[in-house]
Amino acid sequence: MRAKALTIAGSDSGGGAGIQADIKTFQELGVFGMSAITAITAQNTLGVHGVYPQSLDAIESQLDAVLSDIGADSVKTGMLFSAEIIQLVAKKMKEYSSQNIVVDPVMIAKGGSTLLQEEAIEALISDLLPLATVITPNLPEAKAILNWQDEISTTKQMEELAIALFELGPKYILVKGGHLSEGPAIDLLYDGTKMTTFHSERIPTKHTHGTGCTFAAAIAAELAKKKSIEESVQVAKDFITMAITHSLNIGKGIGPTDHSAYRQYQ
Ligand SMILES: Nc1ncnc2c1ncn2[C@@H]1O[C@H](COP(=O)(O)OP(=O)(O)OP(=O)(O)O)[C@@H](O)[C@H]1O
Ligand SMILES: Cc1ncc(COP(=O)(O)O)c(N)n1
Repeated sequence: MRAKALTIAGSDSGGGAGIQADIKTFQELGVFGMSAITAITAQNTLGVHGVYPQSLDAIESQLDAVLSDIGADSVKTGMLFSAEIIQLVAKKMKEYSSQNIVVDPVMIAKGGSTLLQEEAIEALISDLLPLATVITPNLPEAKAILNWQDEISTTKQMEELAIALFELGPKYILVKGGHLSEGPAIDLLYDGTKMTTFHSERIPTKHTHGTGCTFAAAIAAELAKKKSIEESVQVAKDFITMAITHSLNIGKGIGPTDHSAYRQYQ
């Protein structure tokens, strides 16, 4: 039977991040993709021009429709915007005993717009992180969750972040090093005892819109196919590296990655 994955995230009208990135990634990896839209954003390569959160009723109704009938082998969360939406999503994950939950704690878009209200971080920590199979923070998100102020510039410091995040309840922590200022693009997976490192060359491009969404969606796709967490992260790393290598210079600002590159060029 075809594996099925659900994304609970914001819509990016520009097509590079959010729900659109997730569905394209699911499709490329051979997984049936479904969505529950938490917010509509008016967005392009120049930035976020409007944010329109959906009502709790609209979000609940989408989740009930999908989960009561079709079901999902994995669930990926992205832009959740408010504490109320986080609480609703956590309640529904419990109600439907959802498995393989990938939480990408999206907070701020590359252009600086708020995708998660600051006061919602507490709800993320108390309600959603304990349900997560894996969380995929970038360095600013990891620091915001832990309320750490220090500059992170080494893999040793990334390990410290992973160990502290593990205490909040997720089964696995994946700290992404895309925001380190130089050196290879290193991500660290921590399972409570072992650190596994995933490396790639740092690709010199500004067109990285939606990299975090795409990476987390690829992990969710592979988990839906019953791959182990290590295998899933390795496929996701190869997928995002190919997508960034062939990223698209479209629009006037930060372009998206090419979700079809992994299939076309590997
Ligand atoms: N220039 C790059 N070259 C190669 N890999 C990169 C580059 N930038 C990011 N990555 C990789 O892309 C993945 C996503 O990481 P990143 O830190 O960019 O996520 P993010 O900041 O959450 O993304 P987003 O900006 O979409 O929210 C990670 O595997 C990271 O190592
Ligand atoms: C709806 C939505 N979700 C997530 C992101 C983060 O992606 P990025 O940091 O690359 O802008 C985004 N811009 N829009």
